[in-house]
Amino acid sequence: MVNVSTDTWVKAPGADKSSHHANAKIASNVSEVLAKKGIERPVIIGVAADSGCGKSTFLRRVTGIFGTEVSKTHTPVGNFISVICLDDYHLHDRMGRREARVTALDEAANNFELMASQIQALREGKSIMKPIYNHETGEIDECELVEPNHIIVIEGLHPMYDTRVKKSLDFSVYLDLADEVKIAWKIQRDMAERGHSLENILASIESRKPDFAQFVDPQKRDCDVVMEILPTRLIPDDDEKKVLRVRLLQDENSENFDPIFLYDEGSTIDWVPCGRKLTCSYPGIKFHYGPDTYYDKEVAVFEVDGGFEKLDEMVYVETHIERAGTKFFGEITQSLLRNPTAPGSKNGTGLIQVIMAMMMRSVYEKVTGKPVAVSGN
Ligand SMILES: Nc1ncnc2c1ncn2[C@@H]1O[C@H](COP(=O)(O)OP(=O)(O)OP(=O)(O)O)[C@@H](O)[C@H]1O
Ligand SMILES: O=C(CO)[C@H](O)[C@H](O)COP(=O)(O)O
Repeated sequence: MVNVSTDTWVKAPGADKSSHHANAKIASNVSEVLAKKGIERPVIIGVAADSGCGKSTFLRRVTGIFGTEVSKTHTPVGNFISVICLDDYHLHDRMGRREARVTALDEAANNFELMASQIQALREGKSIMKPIYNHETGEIDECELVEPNHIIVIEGLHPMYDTRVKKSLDFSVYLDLADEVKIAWKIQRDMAERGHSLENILASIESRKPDFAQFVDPQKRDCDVVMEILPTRLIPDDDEKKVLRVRLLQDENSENFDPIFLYDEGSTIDWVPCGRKLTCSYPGIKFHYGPDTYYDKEVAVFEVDGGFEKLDEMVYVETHIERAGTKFFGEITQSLLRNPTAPGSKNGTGLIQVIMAMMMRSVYEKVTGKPVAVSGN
């Protein structure tokens, strides 16, 4: 990335925590980018999940919906949205973690002070020089320049773990996969694309479980929305884990967004639209909407079990989804039709991902008071 900024720099708080992070900096002035791009203040969104749970896939859909050409740099930057991976704040390189006998999920393996100071700086409109964790080499590379943007997503294992970082967030999302689905997706990716053996994949999932339970999973209790991805209930004893039941749990008392609903807000609705208006083949598709509690919180649940046969017919379902923040009739369907082969496009994962992207847009509009122009690629 070319440094075109005229920022002056100070060492970032937390940079002394690791020799790898010694060059991490924060600009002492507000970036010129703000005025150039007309940014009111960056809106910060956290997306948390374990490794291999579909964060990158989801965020590719989100950046597409914001219609922005995204750079192929380590930190993807579009004209409207940038996506920071919090793995960049790992304290140790891969070898160092092995020596210290910690997993990347452990609090002790991450530089939360640096993360908090840099995310807060971006929120204030300042540029940062941020470390890079290189997943190919397992090493920590030279810092890169990250400038403020309209929306900055921070994704990874811990966006809501540290209270200082959490306070910087305007909207928080947790992707919660049932173990069976997590294993199926991991196997598909790590065997097919990364050449790992089945044994190694299962051993890695098993060895991460205690730290996952202690440091990552609890974040879901206090998020604006949680997307649960579970095995279907439409097929008894389904082994393949290809048909999914996807639940969107929406905090009823969240400050920056209003939950979507099906037909009638506050009612409990089970809906099987298969028939004249929606083509279905086995096992079909079933929707549910209604109130529930989630860790003592009131939530509105929107659930999709099964898949769509013909994506363009989704528009019929869309007409019954209320308060999704769409800009025109059929926007959700059109967005899915733009990427028909992306993972999840024909089931609840894709549909709910698009809904969450629209929520992000609504949060941005609410926080800044500025409408986002309709676009998308
Ligand atoms: N909705 C979906 N339906 C089916 N498969 C999916 C879906 N989303 C993601 N996957 C698959 O799961 C695997 C992991 O997805 P992805 O790389 O997006 O996860 P990640 O959380 O970004 O992982 P990491 O943190 O390890 O980089 C990929 O093989 C992807 O194709
Ligand atoms: O949980 C993870 C989040 O992506 C990774 O395992 C962690 O970042 C370490 O990466 P690597 O295995 O490439 O050293």
